[in-house]
Amino acid sequence: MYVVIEGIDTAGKSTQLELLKKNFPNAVFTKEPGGTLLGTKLRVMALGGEAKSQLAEMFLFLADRAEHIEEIIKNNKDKIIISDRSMISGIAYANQLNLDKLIELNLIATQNILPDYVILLELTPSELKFRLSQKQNDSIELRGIEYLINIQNRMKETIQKIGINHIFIDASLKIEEIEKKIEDFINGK
Ligand SMILES: Nc1ncnc2c1ncn2[C@@H]1O[C@H](COP(=O)(O)OP(=O)(O)O)[C@@H](O)[C@H]1O
Ligand SMILES: Cc1cn([C@H]2C[C@H](O)[C@@H](COP(=O)(O)OP(=O)(O)O)O2)c(=O)[nH]c1=O
Repeated sequence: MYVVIEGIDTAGKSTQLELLKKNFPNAVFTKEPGGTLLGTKLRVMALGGEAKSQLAEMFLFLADRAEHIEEIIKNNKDKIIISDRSMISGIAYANQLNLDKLIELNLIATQNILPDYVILLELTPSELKFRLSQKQNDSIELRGIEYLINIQNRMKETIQKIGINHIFIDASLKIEEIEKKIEDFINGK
C-alpha cells in the first residue's frame, strides 16, 4: 500500500510523519526528492536554485522520481509505504506545462504506478504567511504566498483529475486532530 502525504511547504507534513513513524512502526518511510542515493544528489541540485531553466529543474525532480519508484516503491510493494511528497507535488510545482502533459511525463517516470492513498494538508493564505515568517526559506519557498497557494490549488485539481483515493485535511487543526484523521483514513475508517 503506497500512501503519500502532500501539501505545500509548511503545511505540517514533517510533523505528521514523525507521528506516523510512531503509529506505523512497520511501515517504510520515504520522501521525494531525496529518497534514494542518487536522489540525495538530485535533491541538492533541485533545491539549490542552480537551474536557470524551469524545465531543467522539473527534469531533476522527474529523475529523482524515476529512481525512487524503481528502488523504493517497487521493492516494498507488500509493505505499507508512507512517502513525504510524490508525483502530485511534481505536477503541481511544475506549472510551465499543461496538466495533461505533466501527468503523462510523471506517469513515464513512475512506470504508471500511482499512490493508493493521498493525504493533502491544506493551508489558508494567512496561516501560510504566518508559518513562512517563522522559518528560513529555501529558493522555492521564497517565491511567495500567492505562488504557493496556486500550487496547492493545482495539487487538489491533480488529485481529483487522476482520481486517487484522497482526503483533504485543514492544516490549521490541532496536531492531534490531524493525526487522528490521517490514522483513520489509512486504516480505512
Ligand atoms: N497543526 C499544526 N498547527 C500549528 N502549527 C503546526 C501544525 N503542524 C505543524 N505546525 C508547525 O508549522 C511549521 C511547519 O511544519 P512542518 O511539519 O515542518 O511542515 P512541512 O514538512 O509540510 O514543511 C512547524 O513550525 C510546525 O511546528
Ligand atoms: C517532489 C517535488 C518537490 N518540489 C519542491 C517542493 C518543496 O519546495 C521542495 C521539497 O522540499 P521538502 O523537503 O519537501 O520541503 P519542506 O520540508 O520544506 O516542505 O521541492 C518541486 O518543486 N517539485 C517536485 O517534484
